[in-house]
Amino acid sequence: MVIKPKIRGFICTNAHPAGCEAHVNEQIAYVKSQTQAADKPKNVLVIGASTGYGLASRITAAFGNNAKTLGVFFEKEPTEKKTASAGWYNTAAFQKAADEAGLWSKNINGDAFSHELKAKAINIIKEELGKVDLIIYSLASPRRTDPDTGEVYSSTLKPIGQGVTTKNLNTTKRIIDSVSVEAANEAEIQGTVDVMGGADWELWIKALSEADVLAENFKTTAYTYIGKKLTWPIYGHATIGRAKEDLDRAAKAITESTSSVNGKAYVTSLNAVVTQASSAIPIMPLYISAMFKVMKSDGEYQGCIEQIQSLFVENLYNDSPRLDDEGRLSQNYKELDDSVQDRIQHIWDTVDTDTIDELTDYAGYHNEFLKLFGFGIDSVDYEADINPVVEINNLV
Ligand SMILES: NC(=O)c1ccc[n+]([C@@H]2O[C@H](COP(=O)([O-])OP(=O)(O)OC[C@H]3O[C@@H](n4cnc5c(N)ncnc54)[C@H](O)[C@@H]3O)[C@@H](O)[C@H]2O)c1
Repeated sequence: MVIKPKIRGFICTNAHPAGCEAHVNEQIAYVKSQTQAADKPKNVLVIGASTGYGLASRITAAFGNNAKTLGVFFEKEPTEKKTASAGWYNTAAFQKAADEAGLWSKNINGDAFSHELKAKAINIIKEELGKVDLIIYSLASPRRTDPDTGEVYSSTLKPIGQGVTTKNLNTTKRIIDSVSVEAANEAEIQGTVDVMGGADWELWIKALSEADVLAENFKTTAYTYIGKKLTWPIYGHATIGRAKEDLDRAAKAITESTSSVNGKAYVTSLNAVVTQASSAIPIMPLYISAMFKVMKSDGEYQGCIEQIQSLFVENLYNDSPRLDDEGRLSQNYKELDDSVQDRIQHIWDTVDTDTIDELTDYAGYHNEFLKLFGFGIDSVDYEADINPVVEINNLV
């Protein structure tokens, strides 16, 4: 089949296997070209390993540090008529490259929030790895089924307190308009905390601890976005921000509960990047397009793989990690610099539909968006007939 992007609103409903493979190989090549820390992870569990920051973490652990990686994700398989989701093809490509490099790697596709999937992962760790010394928690999901009660929690992207009307880059119409989002009610706030907060991260660590598969001095990190004034109304001070505060609580609780093996849990604050998760957040296309313009012109912008490569070297495996005021590992300090934020604010205040391309890097945003699904990559022939059915080796 010839595969062209099918974009519906902020999502692309198909993916290109060869494009996803090229995107993964690009990230592998980047990591291999970098200098790594002397201290390295050996056996790594990546929860949310197929796209975005989780995939970048898995690539960094495996191809930068020669670690064995067990990847957990929730992706759609291909059929003869329908492509798989991008994360499926990404994982197939990751595994192919790992096989070629002789790196141990296994994959589990299913609901990471369930007890069953945790038990499956633990069995593999026990049988084949012994213990894990790094656990990356990088899930982004709109829903979570409570594994004990069966209750389904939903997360929302809404402000807290009062509704917000804000400037917006409408990616469907390619215009600047405004978007209004009503304030969340208490149930919606709690639902978002239940999905995107620290509860499931704690359940994972508890299950791993009870199975005695946490190595002495293991580390674990979950990812957050700490923005400033521009993104506060719909992120930092909104439902998702409340959920992220719960990660800070969970990190402390995990560190305390695993003190017998000297475990250490961190929240890491990362750059705003184009991923399937962030493109669903109303203000992000405009914020990221303006931020790209500023940070790329300074030569300072880092995407997923650059952020995670630096996280390993500068923070996770460094004797003097860079911590923010709340004790989080800080990777997006350049984006948060006041002078950078002021320049983004200026673009935000002045841009209109006619000046989108002049004042922002929306073209760059859109290219990154297409790339998430394996489109818009120079080396790929998008006119070629390609089989959508690709298997993931070592899928257990
Ligand atoms: N994108 C950003 O700008 C940004 C910035 C800072 C922090 N973060 C944080 O990084 C983390 C990862 O976000 P991302 O943007 O890389 O997201 P993403 O959408 O690219 O990746 C989400 C991952 O979670 C997996 N997943 C979702 N539901 C699952 C389930 N039920 N079971 C198993 N796997 C499941 C997906 O398969 C995928 O591997 C999130 O905590 C997010 O808040 C993102």
